[in-house]
Amino acid sequence: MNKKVLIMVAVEAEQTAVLRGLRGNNSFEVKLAGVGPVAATINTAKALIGNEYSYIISAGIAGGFEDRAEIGSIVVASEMIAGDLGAETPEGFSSLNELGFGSTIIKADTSLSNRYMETLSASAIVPVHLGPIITMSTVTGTAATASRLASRIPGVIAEGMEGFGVASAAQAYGLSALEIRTISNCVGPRDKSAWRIGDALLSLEQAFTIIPEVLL
Ligand SMILES: O=C(O)c1cccc(C(=O)CC[C@H]2O[C@@H](n3cnc4c(=O)[nH]cnc43)[C@H](O)[C@@H]2O)c1
Repeated sequence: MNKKVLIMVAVEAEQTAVLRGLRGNNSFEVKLAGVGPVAATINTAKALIGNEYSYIISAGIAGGFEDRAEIGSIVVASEMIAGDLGAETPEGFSSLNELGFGSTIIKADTSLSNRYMETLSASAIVPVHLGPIITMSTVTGTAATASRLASRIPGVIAEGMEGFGVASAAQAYGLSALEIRTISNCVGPRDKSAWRIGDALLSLEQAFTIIPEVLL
């Protein structure tokens, strides 16, 4: 029997959107990770105990970096990066990597993300972007932080709060991880009135209609 694919989302609204996209395909399980990297790591690790999965996907909505990922678009991680794990120094931010205490970067399975990108681009449903996605414990709320992150992390396209946590648990179990998100807001000044959560959830549903074709 083929193993199932585990999809971890933060909240129920994202779970509903992903399940709609999967249209009852029972080769997938969509579980709640909770919000933030710690909850995501714990809940993914719990979901893995006693179960065997072929792949793990971190899915949900995200903030898009200006001119890199527009509202409603789909973003696919080439790398899942812990964006704020490190130390502030007089010379600027030093990541855990640079400090020599471990890695803050987990590479996505490139053959899978490339296959997903090709299938999605061919179906031309919604604009799609491939690049590093950062995981933050604190949602960025100023233009200054957004601009610092964009220059510190080359090519970063989007910011979420769970991807690195889900990927860390997957890595601990020797499994490949992917991160697929849709953009609800622009990373920058906090303005909840500009959030387009409904649009992002509709795109999330569409993002998962082609997943069975790519993974099964
Ligand atoms: O109250 C706020 O200002 C606020 C700002 C951004 C996000 C929140 C949330 O509670 C949602 C967190 C939830 O959604 C994902 N997400 C969506 N946009 C972003 C973002 O710009 N930066 C980081 N995470 C974002 C995240 O993965 C969480 O699951 C509240």
